[in-house]
Amino acid sequence: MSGPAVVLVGPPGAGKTTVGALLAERLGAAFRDTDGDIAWGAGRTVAEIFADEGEARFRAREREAVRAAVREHSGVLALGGGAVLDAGTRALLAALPVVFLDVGPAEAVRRIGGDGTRPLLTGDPGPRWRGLMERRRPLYAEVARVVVTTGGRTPGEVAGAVLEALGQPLDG
Ligand SMILES: Nc1ncnc2c1ncn2[C@@H]1O[C@H](COP(=O)(O)OP(=O)(O)O)[C@@H](O)[C@H]1O
Ligand SMILES: O=C(O)C1=C[C@@H](OP(=O)(O)O)[C@@H](O)[C@H](O)C1
Ligand SMILES: [Mg+2]
Repeated sequence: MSGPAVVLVGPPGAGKTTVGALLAERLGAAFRDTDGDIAWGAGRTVAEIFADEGEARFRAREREAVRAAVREHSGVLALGGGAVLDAGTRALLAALPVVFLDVGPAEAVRRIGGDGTRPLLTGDPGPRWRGLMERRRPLYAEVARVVVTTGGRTPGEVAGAVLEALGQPLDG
């Protein structure tokens, strides 16, 4: 198997899960999301895994989930926002058609602000989101072939932009 047709990376609220499902529908391909795989495998939500086992164990589960999905899945794959923190995962992504879905802090927080499902963004999501993004932006840029901005675009428009952008080289 040659790996996923598209891999979506980016911060929480970029729309990886939402746009990934839409993209898969448009391509007539299957959709897989590593957060969904991890929750299914553990029989618990991502928030419960963070609470019960801590972030380090979640990251270990995530590392394995990415490896399994890259090995097994040929459709559209959405990763969790922190998957790129792992150097081995970044190396694995180097050979794949990875798209960085970008979003600004105000819009990301508007999208996910009231959503309690992301344990790293509970409390005051704005500063927390900006802190995550400051560390991760270079990592998203490192693994991605193309960057697609999502601000002011509907999920359907973003899916269209991803398909268009995949035909073009990453230039920044
Ligand atoms: N382009 C968009 N415009 C407006 N809202 C969006 C867009 N993409 C996603 N959303 C909404 O933002 C929230 C987070 O989307 P999600 O797909 O879970 O992001 P991610 O998986 O990147 O964290 C959801 O409520 C989703 O409906
Ligand atoms: O950014 C992160 O570290 C995380 C992002 C979440 O996925 P989304 O990016 O799909 O929200 C999920 O994996 C977990 O809450 C940790
Ligand atoms: Mg998601």
